[in-house]
Amino acid sequence: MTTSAISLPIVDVEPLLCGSMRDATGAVAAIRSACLDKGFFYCVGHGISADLRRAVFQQSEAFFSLSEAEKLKVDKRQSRANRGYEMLRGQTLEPGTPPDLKEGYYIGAEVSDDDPRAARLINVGQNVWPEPLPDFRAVMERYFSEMSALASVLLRGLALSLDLPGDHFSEFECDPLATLRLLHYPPQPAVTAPGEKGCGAHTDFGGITILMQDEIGGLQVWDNGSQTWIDAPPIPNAFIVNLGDLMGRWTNDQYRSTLHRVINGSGRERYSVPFFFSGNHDYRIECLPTCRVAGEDPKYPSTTVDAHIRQMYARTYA
Ligand SMILES: O=C(O)CCC(=O)C(=O)O
Ligand SMILES: [Fe+2]
Repeated sequence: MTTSAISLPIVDVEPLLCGSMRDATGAVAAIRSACLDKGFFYCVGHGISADLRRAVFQQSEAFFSLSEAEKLKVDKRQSRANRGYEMLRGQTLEPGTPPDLKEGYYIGAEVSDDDPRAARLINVGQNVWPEPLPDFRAVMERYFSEMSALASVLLRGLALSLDLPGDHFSEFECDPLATLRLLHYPPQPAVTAPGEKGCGAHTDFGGITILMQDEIGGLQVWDNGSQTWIDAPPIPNAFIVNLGDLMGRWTNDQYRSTLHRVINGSGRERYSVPFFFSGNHDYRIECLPTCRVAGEDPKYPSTTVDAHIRQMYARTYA
């Protein structure tokens, strides 16, 4: 059973933007309340232009409309850094179910494949770009850079919401692992394999995710209270922000990375663009001092960003 009224909070982050004259107390409190609940909220007041958002969708649709042969020229299996095209059913996010009914495209920070970091760290290296689309690279690079800046704004809000200094995550943000992922979901077939979904139920792996979805809908978020899936329908001009597993580890699960999934039952094509901000590869993730009451043990052993992300990739690309 699902409910379709908008049941995730809407947070105006404009007071947290650099140069804003508004008091951020309300925004920080709203972030805290959303994160104590499902760790999912709509984000408005983000300052990312509608033109840029539209251009990203246009380029994404143009890419996925290319022939299979053309898309396979930038097959991510040829990349050492997991960049480029991922075929339909290339990932299984929900164990025990059929592979996801989505195809994707991965973009990250540009680092030479000869850089020593590329050999040592997961998903570090060169991007690949589709030759037939002359504007694709510039649009994606611009969007990647604006998403990185927005992630930084959100991390400041998150730090303040945890009674930490606003710059608490600055070392985490340094030379970060961040992934822009273009997704295309064909309509779910009328007769479908049992358990087949656009995107199987999962929590995100990193720190925070900033999701742009088109007008089709299909994203659902697990509500532990009612033990049901609730719809997270698109709201014009709003991103969906959700917390990844690292936030749960940092906060001893006070802040949640909540299960979500996509079922495209619309009969139409669906496009979405998540941006995953996972932070510095070598950053050590352990329970924050402000998130543990006296005598309480950390629920998770200490790990690094790189080790955690590696483990999650191994699990979903088995
Ligand atoms: O397409 C969506 O709306 C969500 C995608 C997602 O959850 C993911 O890629 O982790
Ligand atoms: Fe996700």
